[in-house]
Amino acid sequence: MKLAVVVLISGSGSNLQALIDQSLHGAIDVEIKAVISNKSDAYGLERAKSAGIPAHALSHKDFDSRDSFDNALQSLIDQYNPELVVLAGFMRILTEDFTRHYEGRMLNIHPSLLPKFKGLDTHKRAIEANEKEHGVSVHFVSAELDAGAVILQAKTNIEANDTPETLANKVHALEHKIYPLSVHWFAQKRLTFDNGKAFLDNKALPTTGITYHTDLS
Ligand SMILES: Nc1nc2c(c(=O)[nH]1)N[C@@H](CN(C=O)c1ccc(C(=O)N[C@@H](CCC(=O)O)C(=O)O)cc1)CN2
Ligand SMILES: NCC(=O)N[C@@H]1O[C@H](COP(=O)([O-])[O-])[C@@H](O)[C@H]1O
Repeated sequence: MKLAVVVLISGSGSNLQALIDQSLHGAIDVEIKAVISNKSDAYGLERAKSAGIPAHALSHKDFDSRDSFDNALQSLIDQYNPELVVLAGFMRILTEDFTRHYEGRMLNIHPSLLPKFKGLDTHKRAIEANEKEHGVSVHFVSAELDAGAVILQAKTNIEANDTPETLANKVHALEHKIYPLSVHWFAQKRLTFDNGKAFLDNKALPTTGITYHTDLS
């Protein structure tokens, strides 16, 4: 039985495309039931339509509060009755009530080696901080921003000639590997959540998750 997933986006949707491709090829046991974007011009909506997946634009600008937007978003998501909600470049901070509703069944991918560089503009900040390495983290979503239990991380070196754009490209390549893997582990019931902690095969994960290497199954 494939895991029913709803994916939230705000932009290009390359992570969404990685999930679509790997689910269509049977590499991950998921069925993407719907894609929802808070930006009506998100290219990821076109990716969903091309894959025959219901695509919805729900603009936060049409609501007078974060709570009212989140309530509408939750109602739309729950029409599809997902087992997992996947944030894939979704650029809105979610309310505590919303994150509690999906606690333990909502993932996010963040372009930094958490707990470093929470928030926005992570590639630029890592370069400006003269970091030698950077990367990406997949984590369960909690009310506190970018502070949920980390599942998987992948790293890349920052070279002297790297720009935020070149670094983003390197990180994207890592994202497209570790996000589908994380979702697949959840679909297999290998990845679980309990009382704020992440577990793989019933073993608690370290606070920075597992470092991704190609030999991970
Ligand atoms: N309660 C939570 N909400 C969200 C989380 C989370 O962990 N807890 N993860 C984020 C994703 N994210 C980083 O990975 C992130 C997204 C958006 C922002 C942000 O500052 N958004 C601004 C608007 C920015 C914009 O529109 O460009 C805002 O919401 O006011 C920070 C981090 C998803 N939500
Ligand atoms: N704070 C959240 C955040 O910055 N997420 C980042 O947005 C990009 C979305 O790319 P995509 O639309 O091509 O998947 C990804 O790099 C993801 O890590």
